[in-house]
Amino acid sequence: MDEKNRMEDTKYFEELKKYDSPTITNVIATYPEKPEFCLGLYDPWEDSWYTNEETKCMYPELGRQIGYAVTVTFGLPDKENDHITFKDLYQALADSPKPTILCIKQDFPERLKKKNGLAGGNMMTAFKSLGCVGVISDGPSRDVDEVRNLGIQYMLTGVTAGHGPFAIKAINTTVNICDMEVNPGEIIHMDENGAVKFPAKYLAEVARRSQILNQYESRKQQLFAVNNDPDVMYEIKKGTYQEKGKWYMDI
Ligand SMILES: O=C([O-])CC(=O)C(=O)O
Ligand SMILES: [Mg+2]
Repeated sequence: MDEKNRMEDTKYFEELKKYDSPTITNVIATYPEKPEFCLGLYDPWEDSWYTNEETKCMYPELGRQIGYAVTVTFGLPDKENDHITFKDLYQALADSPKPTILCIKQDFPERLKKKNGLAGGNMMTAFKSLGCVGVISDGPSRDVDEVRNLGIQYMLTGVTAGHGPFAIKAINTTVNICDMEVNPGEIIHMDENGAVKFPAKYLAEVARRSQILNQYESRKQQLFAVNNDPDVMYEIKKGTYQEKGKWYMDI
């Protein structure tokens, strides 16, 4: 990606941080019957494009983060076959457009995965130095107190204090993180509601449509806040509410 495109993307990242991840999901796929704002990129129920309830945002106060996905898979060591090192992971982060969101797949037997405090203050400091603004994983990690001060987001299924030996199994392959299937280079937007992904080529459209939807929902909530007649409320919900002949909900 050339410098000009990267600058453009960064502009959209700042814009998309104005909106929460439910707004982004609404624009990506949740309302296919609303083409005014919804791109309809996925089947909202059946495709794997946002995280389920299993992964939780550790630092809601940090707000929204957005970046390019880099993926890594960890598993149990197998000395004969393991050849990928942390240097390869650092290099992948260094080579990716920035900022990055590192998606960590934990490919362990379930019993061990539940007690795998995989990443911590050392790893997260190194990742941050390489341009990473968030880590999302389908398992636990640790050092949440240390990492809090770094200003880098952690999305995890939980927290555990220890771990046993592990090894890197793959870098930049497609991974499934709590029902969000991520390809390297895709955009990930995340906050305390969860994470959602989409292909980078849609950045401008997602930003444009998020603004439309945000205005639409703000207006809808203003009207709901001052109306309590069920008939009127139903008109507001449908987007057919009229005031002085003007269709406020029509976008
Ligand atoms: O043992 C590890 O490498 C995980 C950890 O605590 C850290 O990164 O600080
Ligand atoms: Mg540590």
